[in-house]
Amino acid sequence: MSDICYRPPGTQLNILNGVNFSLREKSFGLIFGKSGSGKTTLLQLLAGLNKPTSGSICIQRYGDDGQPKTDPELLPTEKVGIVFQFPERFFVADNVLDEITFGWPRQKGSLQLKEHLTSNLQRAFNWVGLDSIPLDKDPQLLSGGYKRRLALAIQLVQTPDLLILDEPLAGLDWKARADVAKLLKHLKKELTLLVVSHDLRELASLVDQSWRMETGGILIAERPPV
Ligand SMILES: Nc1ncnc2c1ncn2[C@@H]1O[C@H](COP(=O)(O)OP(=O)(O)OP(=O)(O)O)[C@@H](O)[C@H]1O
Repeated sequence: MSDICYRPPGTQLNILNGVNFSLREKSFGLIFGKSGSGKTTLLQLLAGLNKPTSGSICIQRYGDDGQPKTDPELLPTEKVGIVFQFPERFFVADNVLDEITFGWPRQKGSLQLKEHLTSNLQRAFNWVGLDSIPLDKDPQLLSGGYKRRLALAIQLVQTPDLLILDEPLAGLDWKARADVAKLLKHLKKELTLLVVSHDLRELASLVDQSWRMETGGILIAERPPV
């Protein structure tokens, strides 16, 4: 991400002012900082939900020898998943299967895509440890930790290269927080994670790279203060 500036349409002030950072593949990146400093705004740009006013967000692939394989390309937003704060508030279905397959192709012609998604579904459930949950269970009846697992599975089924999480532990009890942190440690082996969080205690041991965001949208590389 280089020299990203963002000013919401119709406003005069930049929320982000020249943000620069790069996150390595299959690592765990943490962004922390004061409320209102622009963390969520940054995540929304990475997920393609808003466009930067200037600057670019690119992906650079490296070979096993550590040398760049290709020129940097613009980050394909279909390879980015995002789990917002309190994702369970946005659940719409009355059973786990419908929740996870919401928006999937329903027509006969899309059978191949359906099969592809179904095998991804098995894998995603396996990764997040949802295998033991009946698919007809009402998502609202799951425990707090299992609701977060479901929210993760909904994104993982789309096989993102980058998974962004906004405050993944917020509102959970200590046991669920520890469970979700353990799960993120496991997921880090499979894909790149970028997390915004104030919960530095549980997550600090997972962090490979971290940045503090200052008001005015400047990122400074810094270890989490725990
Ligand atoms: N569309 C918008 N128009 C005007 N101001 C906005 C808009 N979106 C966000 N802001 C402002 O930009 C600043 C950064 O907001 P943002 O939500 O990104 O901060 P944050 O660091 O994620 O905060 P928190 O930790 O409380 O979630 C805030 O002052 C917010 O009020």
